[in-house]
Amino acid sequence: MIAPAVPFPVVVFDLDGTLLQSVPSLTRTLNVQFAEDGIAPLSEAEVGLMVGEGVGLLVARAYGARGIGGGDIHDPGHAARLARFSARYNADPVTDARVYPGAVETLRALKDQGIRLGLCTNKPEAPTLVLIEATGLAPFLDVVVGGDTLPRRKPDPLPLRHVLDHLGATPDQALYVGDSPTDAACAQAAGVTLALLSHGYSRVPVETLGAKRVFDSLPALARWVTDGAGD
Ligand SMILES: O=C(O)COP(=O)(O)O
Ligand SMILES: [Mg+2]
Repeated sequence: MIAPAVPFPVVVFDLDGTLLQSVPSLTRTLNVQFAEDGIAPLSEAEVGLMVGEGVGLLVARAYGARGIGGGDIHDPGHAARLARFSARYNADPVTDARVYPGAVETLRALKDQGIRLGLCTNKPEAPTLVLIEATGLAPFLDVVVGGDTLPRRKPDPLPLRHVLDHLGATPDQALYVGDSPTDAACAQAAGVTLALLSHGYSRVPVETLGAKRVFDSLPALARWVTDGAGD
């Protein structure tokens, strides 16, 4: 059932940079592999600019920043580098990963209004499921789609449309909450209203991405939605 009295009966969240501070764990995992390869480590600031379009591009860009593989997922050595990264990250995505302040309370506040919640991330499904359990987000999420759940990922509208279909919602009934140009393009292609968090990992200023609203914290977003999502 769709709750009729709230402006957005369905709210769908991105994960990395929106609900979850994942760059510390991604950076640590990359740098362990870089040390094995004799490559100088990357900073969290550098890795933050590489997140949001899936793990394949993250690994390609990370090596590309050190002159290996040209940032290209079609480079002959890429598949092996990605497999090593995924094996290590998927074995422990949780250490050093933290939710942003108020994340659990935000999901609870929206649920308490009868709003149904979804997750639409480009992070692969396996570590996503581990992370949402470990951080206490899982009980609030009615549907979860990862970057490898479906044949196409964001910015393609398919994963967001899949979430809405699963919840029985039309695009105009939903709000998508993200942090990056990938999220903005996905929401626009799906015809879904967009809100952005400025605390995440966008390569461009979030104010330029066409969101209905930009928030600096999850509690601010929650207040806006539960107060009626006015202008
Ligand atoms: O790029 C990723 O792997 C994850 O990014 P997202 O959760 O922001 O979609
Ligand atoms: Mg993100």
